[in-house]
Amino acid sequence: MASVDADSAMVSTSLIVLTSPMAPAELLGRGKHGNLYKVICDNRTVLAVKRIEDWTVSPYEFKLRMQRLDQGRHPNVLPAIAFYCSRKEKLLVYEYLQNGSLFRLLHVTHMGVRFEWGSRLNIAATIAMALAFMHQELQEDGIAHGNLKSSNILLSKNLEACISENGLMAEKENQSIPNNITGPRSVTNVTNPFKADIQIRCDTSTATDRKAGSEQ
Ligand SMILES: Nc1ncnc2c1ncn2[C@@H]1O[C@H](COP(=O)(O)OP(=O)(O)OP(=O)(O)O)[C@@H](O)[C@H]1O
Repeated sequence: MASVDADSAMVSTSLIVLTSPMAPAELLGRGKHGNLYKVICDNRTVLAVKRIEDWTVSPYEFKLRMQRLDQGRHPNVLPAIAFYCSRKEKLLVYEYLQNGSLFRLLHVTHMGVRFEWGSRLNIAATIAMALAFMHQELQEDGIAHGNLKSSNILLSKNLEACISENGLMAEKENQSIPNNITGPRSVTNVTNPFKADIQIRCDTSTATDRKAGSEQ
């Protein structure tokens, strides 16, 4: 993973391009950890760049965490390609995956094409295995995903499910899950960050989905 560390003046050309005001950027969303932009570099490389907000971790700790995350790779976990870190700014760069997310599959109709239950179960099994692997790899560091939800499960070029934004939640946030989480089946007062990953909001159980399931 390439890094640009403002303090030690390590420089990566691609990130200079990326952070320059000349690179066209489209706002994709305002998420829990900051804004996500689609950035096109050199008219061909398409990237997703997270501009992290409100994470008071030091640049040194941030860099350590990114390096640690980079060591525990799994084919169904989207790795960061690069990161930039200074006292004022933290950026994370991912490949832009153009096939959308599990959220879209579940909630946006695709010209009447149904999202079959077999495919849903395949995705659930893939994500469970990837998550179990990541938990094992990063257990000693206490790094969990911490924000697993259907918009953070993307579809790769081969339409394989891929967990994105792994490990972006600060430990403090990880350790206590508020009681007011929306959606069914949330576990409250979680003290273990790894348990927090398992309390995925079950947005697969919408009324429409239940109806579709009962038809099979
Ligand atoms: N690497 C990526 N490639 C393509 N689309 C992405 C990528 N990462 C995220 N997205 C999509 O971009 C949109 C905005 O993402 P963002 O992370 O800002 O929102 P979020 O997932 O709702 O919030 P958060 O994860 O910060 O709580 C979502 O629809 C998400 O599925």
